[in-house]
Amino acid sequence: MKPSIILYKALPDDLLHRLEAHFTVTQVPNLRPETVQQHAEVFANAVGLLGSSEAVNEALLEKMPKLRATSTVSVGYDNFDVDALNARNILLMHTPTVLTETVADTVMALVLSTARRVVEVADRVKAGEWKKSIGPDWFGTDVHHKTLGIVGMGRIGMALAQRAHCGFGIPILYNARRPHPQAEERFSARYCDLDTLLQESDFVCLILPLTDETHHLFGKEQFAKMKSSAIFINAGRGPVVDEQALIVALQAGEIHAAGLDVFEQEPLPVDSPLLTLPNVVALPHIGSATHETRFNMAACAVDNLIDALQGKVEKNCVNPQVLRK
Ligand SMILES: NC(=O)C1=CN([C@@H]2O[C@H](COP(=O)(O)OP(=O)(O)OC[C@H]3O[C@@H](n4cnc5c(N)ncnc54)[C@H](OP(=O)(O)O)[C@@H]3O)[C@@H](O)[C@H]2O)C=CC1
Ligand SMILES: O=CC(=O)O
Repeated sequence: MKPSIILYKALPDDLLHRLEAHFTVTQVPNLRPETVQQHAEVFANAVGLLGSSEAVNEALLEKMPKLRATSTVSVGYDNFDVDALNARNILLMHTPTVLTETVADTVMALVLSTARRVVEVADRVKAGEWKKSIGPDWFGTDVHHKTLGIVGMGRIGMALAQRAHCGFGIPILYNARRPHPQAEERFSARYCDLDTLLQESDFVCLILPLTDETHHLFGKEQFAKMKSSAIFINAGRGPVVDEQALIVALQAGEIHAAGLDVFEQEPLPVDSPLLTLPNVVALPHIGSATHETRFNMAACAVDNLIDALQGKVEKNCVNPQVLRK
């Protein structure tokens, strides 16, 4: 009999068949307690779990005593209680690299659309307001040769630096936990502390994971240190930013505009003040959302789960140390 796994995300047929060649697959809509209760026996016997955007925590793991590997269709893994997985020797696989370039494209789109007010003026054209040659009230600000501060110089930060520096002649400042010599060699990027980055950047781009250290890393104090002409971009995770403080900074004109792909609560509530601000471009967490990249992520997650359950964790594993225990 094939080992049993649980799938909590729809997959293209060919990827589903790839899984079914190895496992008995049970598909569920989510990992909520009522779903787990409804499929209690399958959860109790599953050795693998694949999906995205659902909490995988101690309460769930208690219902899955045979679980050996989890595979998320994402690079971020803040939905997972990694300590609880480690304590139970359960592998966590994720999908770095396959989405890097696409997410960097999205961040660049946010930079361009906020600076040049693309969404706002396009809406004005659609509303029939373009009745004569436009004046300064429709103008934006330049992107090329402005200073870009990147907070989080990992895979996506590097791909953003490449676009900005090589494509737009933009000087790069960056902050991370440690300097990245490659960014300095390839893009003349300058490592600086967060305060210096905030004070000197025309664009401040966050591409950080959500961790205990990064939660609300950006709040009132950080926005106050930015230039009043600065544009703030967040494409990492919503809770890295105190959203209420961001709203106040935008309303008070402490910063010029914001481009946001992620929010403290997703989907963004329809009554969020962010949606009333013309200088905010709000996207529905589309960083990696192209047909090609979402397929490649799903394929990577499928292969990751197959590999992990065969004990192969040369790449894409968050906690390979559990195999050595
Ligand atoms: N909007 C979207 O759709 C998407 C969002 N994401 C988000 O982007 C994040 C980054 O992805 P990726 O670039 O692949 O990840 P990486 O792990 O390659 O990069 C993370 C970067 O964040 C830095 N970092 C982590 N903690 C801190 C901290 N406390 N202070 C300063 N810097 C810190 C790391 O520093 P160091 O280099 O020093 O270790 C590293 O440079 C993901 O975790 C995910 O949350 C990812 C994909 C799509
Ligand atoms: O937010 C998306 C991810 O892959 O992480």
